Amino acid sequence: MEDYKYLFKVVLIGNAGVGKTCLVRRFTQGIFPPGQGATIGVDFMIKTVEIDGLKIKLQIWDTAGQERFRSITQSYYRSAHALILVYDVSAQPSFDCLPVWLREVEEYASPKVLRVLVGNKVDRDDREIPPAVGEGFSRMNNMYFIETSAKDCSNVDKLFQEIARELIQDANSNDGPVGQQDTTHLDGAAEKSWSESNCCKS
Ligand SMILES: Nc1nc2c(ncn2[C@@H]2O[C@H](COP(=O)(O)OP(=O)(O)OP(=O)(O)O)[C@@H](O)[C@H]2O)c(=O)[nH]1
Repeated sequence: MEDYKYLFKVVLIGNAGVGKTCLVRRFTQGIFPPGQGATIGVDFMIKTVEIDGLKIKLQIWDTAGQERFRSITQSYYRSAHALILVYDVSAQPSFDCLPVWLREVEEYASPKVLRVLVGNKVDRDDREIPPAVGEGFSRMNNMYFIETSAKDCSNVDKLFQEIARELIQDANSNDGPVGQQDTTHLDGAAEKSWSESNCCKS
């Protein structure tokens, strides 16, 4: 039997092309994949991380951003322990769509799900969304916030490790069976940010 203390399900959502697949591949395989197509429906990958000596298995679901897959992808929200809502810091429309995504989260996810806002592609020099704007949105909506680059690796490990850390805390406070814990939305989440730069090790 595989040796791990917790299994958590993490689901990435957000507009097509914001870099969800690249974030997952960077984290799970340590690569920035060259020119691959849009995700069809959903895809998933597993990675085990170690937090304070505990082995945590993350089951990471990468969903298609395209509208036509929405009914398939929504069905994956319900059982998520954490939802990562990704936008592209160089694409204003991907930021403008965040309220629409949040309405879907309200409708289909557990009210206790850990919600994380990610501004991806910070390596680009044509940024349109300043960090403070992303942070402000996350605060208003009681989400964690971090900016990443799947390309140059910034904050990718940190994103998933912080999620694992929060979910462990939450599972411990709920005292549920391994892998089945409900996540509670943490008090004070709005004030928290993981955005200090910290490059992942590949
Ligand atoms: N500069 C830069 N480009 C990125 C980054 N992450 C992804 N990209 C590029 O953005 C494009 C889309 O990336 P994907 O990971 O396929 O985007 P997605 O959100 O999974 O898209 P869908 O599967 O259609 O929902 C690709 O051309 C990537 O090379 C990043 O951090 N920096």
